[in-house]
Amino acid sequence: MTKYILALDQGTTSSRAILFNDAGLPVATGQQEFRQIYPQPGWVEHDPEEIWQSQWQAIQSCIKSSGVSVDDIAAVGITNQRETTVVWNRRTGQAVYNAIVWQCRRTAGMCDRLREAGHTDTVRTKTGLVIDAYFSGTKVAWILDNVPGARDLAEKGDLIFGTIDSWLINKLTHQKLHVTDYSNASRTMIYNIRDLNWDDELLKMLNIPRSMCPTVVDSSGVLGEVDESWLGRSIPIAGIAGDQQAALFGQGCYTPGSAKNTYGTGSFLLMNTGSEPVASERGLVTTLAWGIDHKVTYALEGSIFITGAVVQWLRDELQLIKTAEETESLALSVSDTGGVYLVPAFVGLGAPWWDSYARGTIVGLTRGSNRAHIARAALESIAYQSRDVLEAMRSDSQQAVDVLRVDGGAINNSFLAQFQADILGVRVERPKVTETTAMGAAFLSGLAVGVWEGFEPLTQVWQRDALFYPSMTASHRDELVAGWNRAVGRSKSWIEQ
Ligand SMILES: Nc1ncnc2c1ncn2[C@@H]1O[C@H](COP(=O)(O)OP(=O)(O)O)[C@@H](O)[C@H]1O
Ligand SMILES: O=P(O)(O)OC[C@H](O)CO
Repeated sequence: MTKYILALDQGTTSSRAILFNDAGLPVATGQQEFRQIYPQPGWVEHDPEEIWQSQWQAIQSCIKSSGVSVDDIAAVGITNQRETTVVWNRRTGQAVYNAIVWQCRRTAGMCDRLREAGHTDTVRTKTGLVIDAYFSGTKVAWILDNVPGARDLAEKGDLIFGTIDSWLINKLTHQKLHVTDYSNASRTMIYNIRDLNWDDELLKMLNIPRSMCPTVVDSSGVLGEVDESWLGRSIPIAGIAGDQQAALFGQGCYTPGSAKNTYGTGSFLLMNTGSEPVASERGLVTTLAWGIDHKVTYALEGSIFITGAVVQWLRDELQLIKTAEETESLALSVSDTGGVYLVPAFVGLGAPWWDSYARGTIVGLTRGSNRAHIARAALESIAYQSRDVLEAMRSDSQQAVDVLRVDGGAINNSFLAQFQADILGVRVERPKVTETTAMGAAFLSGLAVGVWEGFEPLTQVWQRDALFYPSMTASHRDELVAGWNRAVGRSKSWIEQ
């Protein structure tokens, strides 16, 4: 009898539920979007109750459309947008403020002050991260500092914080559990990725009571149960991972040196570095990929804030295109960008530059520049930014990287995939099942309940859709990259501090 795994993929713009069979293939999906809340320029919030409601809707529609009986669901796996932070009351389960989203820049000033106070090296050594508003720690501190009464409640032990995995599990277990996994904990800036513990010095630095922190559990392992009131029977929750680490797992990157890049709103390039953390000298972060049987695997990560979103910008703000797909034929309608470069630093630049004050720019325009050149420059910017990260990764890890596994909505664009291979000088490999994030959560969970025994059967599940070979000459690549570097230089430090 086929056993199924229900993967919950709680993303930045929508909540999804995907049912996988025991061959590791998706059989049904439910999806629900929810509101993006922008209270001020640069601020991004989600309503935590809406996140939960959209996830619950997605679960119900997925199960209904599958025709599968709840009795045949062996386990639930959870994967989530990372860093996004909720603070809620331990007793009532009520959030005290909206979720502060990973993209939100409201704590950039707080981060400047932490850097000025000399905390950079401590944070890097202990957490593997750079001090940035992206990570959860300063978001928790902001809520405690700004929501009336929050600090008192937190100090009494009544308030707890969590990333979205914690929040969903708290809901699914009717507040019985306050947990997260290693991969999510490593994105908070208060978790020590060497000692594998919440770090008192960092908690003090941000003035966050330790009692607010969730218990950290394995990414693969039964940690609790979905309460029977939700689906009519209790189901083990057996896997958790942040979405990018889950995608690394779903892409079969189980060995050191294997890497994947996901092209969604932003892009996240992760490389498995094995059982020891590799420190970055080049603006990447060191992070926990997953923990299984209390043994952790580390990764190097380059987080790029805007990639696929530049295509949305062409569509929604410039109205140069009607659909994202159109960019492919538009880009191919010209032989090059005619010297145009677009740097989509709309919310500053993430890895490897970490410049909150950079802003977007288009350079090299001439009287002959047209929408095809701009569309092509936008797609190329996605590939250049990924190159900046992969170059840093090669240097930090001393790994050659001759193939990059790719996923996410934007890499369905074959012009982009080919240009990516060309500009990296490596093969780019796109899988048949591109739901790698949900797949990773399903695998982690299925491993824990014995649907799969070890990694070997999982490597059989991964199948290639297309392989893109680099075909550009090194001299042409160098010439293009030199132009890109000059364009990035123009966008850096644009906002005056
Ligand atoms: N064919 C395409 N060409 C270029 N960009 C695309 C294409 N299809 C989708 N995108 C971009 O990819 C992103 C959607 O990818 P997805 O993986 O669903 O993102 P997320 O999970 O971050 O919401 C959008 O930003 C969209 O503009
Ligand atoms: O929800 P996504 O797919 O845009 O992923 C967001 C990342 O986890 C942020 O670090």
